[in-house]
Amino acid sequence: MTEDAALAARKAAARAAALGRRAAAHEAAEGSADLLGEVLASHPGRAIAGYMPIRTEIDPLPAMAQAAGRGPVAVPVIEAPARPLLFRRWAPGCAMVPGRFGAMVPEAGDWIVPEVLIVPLVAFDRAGGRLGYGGGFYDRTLAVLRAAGPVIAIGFTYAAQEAEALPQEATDQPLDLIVTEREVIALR
Ligand SMILES: Nc1nc2c(c(=O)[nH]1)N(C=O)[C@@H](CNc1ccc(C(=O)N[C@@H](CCC(=O)O)C(=O)O)cc1)CN2
Ligand SMILES: Nc1ncnc2c1ncn2[C@@H]1O[C@H](COP(=O)(O)OP(=O)(O)OP(=O)(O)O)[C@@H](O)[C@H]1O
Repeated sequence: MTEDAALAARKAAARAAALGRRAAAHEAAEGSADLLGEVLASHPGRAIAGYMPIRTEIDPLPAMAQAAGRGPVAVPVIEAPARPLLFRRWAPGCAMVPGRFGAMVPEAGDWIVPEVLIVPLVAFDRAGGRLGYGGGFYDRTLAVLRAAGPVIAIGFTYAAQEAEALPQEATDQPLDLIVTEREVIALR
């Protein structure tokens, strides 16, 4: 097996294990966006990217709704595979349509360049390492945004999704902050 294939296999194994723990936490309704709401309130007026939860992801919508009362909030839109995400303005109750890969996207609205991103994930570690669904969308998006200016990437996750030390590659973009239903973990 090549080194790349070995790394991909280790990522796949870490993903599968974390998805099992995430499903259990979701099933037990362990989620709360209270701490996320507090963190977002400390960045008033900044353009925020949230996400529309899919499958067993922890639900950030209560914190996004609060933030939408203070400033712009947007959600990701996939333009094409292997391309950075775009972000379209979102507000509670706005018209949504199904996007690629299952998440809902706003039917209309302005395109926003976010400064604070709530990043969905499958697994995280305490060094800021992150695994998503494997599309590389957030890695590409954070690379572009960070090259243009300061951004804060907040991983929002059930505490149960923590992993020991995730396999990472050069293109993996680290998280600045991790927020769970239990704690805020500052990284950089
Ligand atoms: N709520 C939410 N919205 C999001 C993301 C996310 O992770 N969560 N994304 C974050 O990027 C983008 C969607 N990306 C996704 C990429 C792949 C799969 C997916 O189902 N992948 C398959 C495997 C695909 C393959 O390898 O052929 C799978 O997991 O079974 C889902 C979402 C944009 N919006
Ligand atoms: N900036 C980039 N430029 C080119 N390829 C990239 C970049 N970022 C990630 N990739 C590639 O995308 C693929 C998927 O990356 P990875 O497995 O890290 O996705 P992920 O972080 O789990 O997914 P997502 O960010 O969509 O939630 C990998 O082959 C990776 O090398």
